[in-house]
Amino acid sequence: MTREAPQVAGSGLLGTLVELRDDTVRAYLRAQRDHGDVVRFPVGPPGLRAHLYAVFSPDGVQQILGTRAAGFRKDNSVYAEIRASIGNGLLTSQDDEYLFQRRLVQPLFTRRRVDGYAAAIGTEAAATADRWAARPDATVDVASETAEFALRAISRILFGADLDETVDVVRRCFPVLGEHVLNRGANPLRSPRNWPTPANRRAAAAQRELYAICDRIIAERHASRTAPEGDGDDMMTLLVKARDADGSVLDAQAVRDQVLVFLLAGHETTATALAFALHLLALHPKAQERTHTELDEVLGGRTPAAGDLDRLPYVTMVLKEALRLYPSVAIMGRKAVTDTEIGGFRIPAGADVYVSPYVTHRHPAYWDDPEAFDPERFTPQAEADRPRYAFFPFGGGPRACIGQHFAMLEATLALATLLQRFTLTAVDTEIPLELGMTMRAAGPVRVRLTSR
Ligand code: HEM
Repeated sequence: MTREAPQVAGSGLLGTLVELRDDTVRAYLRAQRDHGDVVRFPVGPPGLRAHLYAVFSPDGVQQILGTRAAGFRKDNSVYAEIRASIGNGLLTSQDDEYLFQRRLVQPLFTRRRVDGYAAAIGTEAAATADRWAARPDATVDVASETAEFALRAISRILFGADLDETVDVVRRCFPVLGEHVLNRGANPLRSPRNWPTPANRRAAAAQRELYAICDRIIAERHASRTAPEGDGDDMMTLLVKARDADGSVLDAQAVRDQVLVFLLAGHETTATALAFALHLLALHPKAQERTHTELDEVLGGRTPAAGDLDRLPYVTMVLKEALRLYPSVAIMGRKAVTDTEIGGFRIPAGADVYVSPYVTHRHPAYWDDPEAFDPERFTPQAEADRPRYAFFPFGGGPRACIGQHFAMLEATLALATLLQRFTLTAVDTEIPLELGMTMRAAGPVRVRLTSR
């Protein structure tokens, strides 16, 4: 029998709007603890009130992202704002347009191709380590350091020789667009985008600057499209040369849409995972010692390469545990296409439905002592004993992250390079979080360095 999902109590005036706006993941955690795995949040004033649904059980998540994905679309207001800000690339497109894009983009993310990006990642990881070694006070903020590293790494891979110029533009323009997407996506009373409000004008200027630099580089790559594909091609060139079976290609705007999606989806997410892995190792000397031992035994002081990934199982376990506790994509939203049910609870057509790695990764039915850092949770045996969707930092089903191997390679190479050279001690122990486009540290995450 299908029942109404339990409703989270809110104020008569705005429902749970304020709680969700102030700290979404805390509100979700409380709701799971008090009401169970499918809950309903009343949002907005009476008369305009909507109900958001959140689903926390691995089985429910599997249905929404995986087995019944066609019934849960990327149709909510945040996706609409992302489309308006940076175009309709792989993260937001749907239906035939999505399938076409995915066919053309997938070859850029095969294991072989991604392993080919290792040299660019290694260059930036080594530069980061050198910068750290020159720090006079031997203390670094790993949040800002990893953000810089990940932005430079993805930009080097995307833009090749045009790296420095693009990094500067992205560093200035992306935060403006991100903030605009969030403010508008969460505001049901937003004004039209073409009204000349200060926020709209700032965002439009940032978009123009970002589009202009991408369009210029794309035009240059188009001019050299006839050159045979080489292993040294940057990702922009690969996108320009990509061809479907019937010969169709991505036009200039579609290439720009993908490039901007890779920047959006690919740098803050990886930076946060890496920052928290470093922070957690700094807090847990035994786990750090084990990481050092593995690195010394496997690498013996040489530069890590793509082929080392499978030989560094403990580093992988540490990264997964960091992604469990601090999943950079803390919530994902969909819209229910038809009246349906999850876990015996009714979900009406048109409802916004959310899943949250942050909450499911702490679900007491699947994780003992969920707040404790313990990489042993990710031995092959322990992983096999859990339902597939108890851990889903990269989403799942047909819209799973295309950059998963890319991100794990990047984080592993960086972690290995940095830990080969330094021992870390935590300076900041409690790290407040903020939920922007991704979940990240709200302030610095300082770590003291000792050279090894
Ligand atoms: C630790 C790092 C990363 C995390 C935690 C992460 C997480 C995710 C998640 C959860 C999704 C699914 C979103 C949804 O279903 O609503 C996703 C999709 C996506 N990610 Fe990642 N991601 C990471 C790194 C990357 C990188 C490095 C790239 C590219 C260079 C990338 C590109 C994408 C793209 C294009 C999609 C959309 C895929 C599709 O719908 O076909 N991500 N990511």
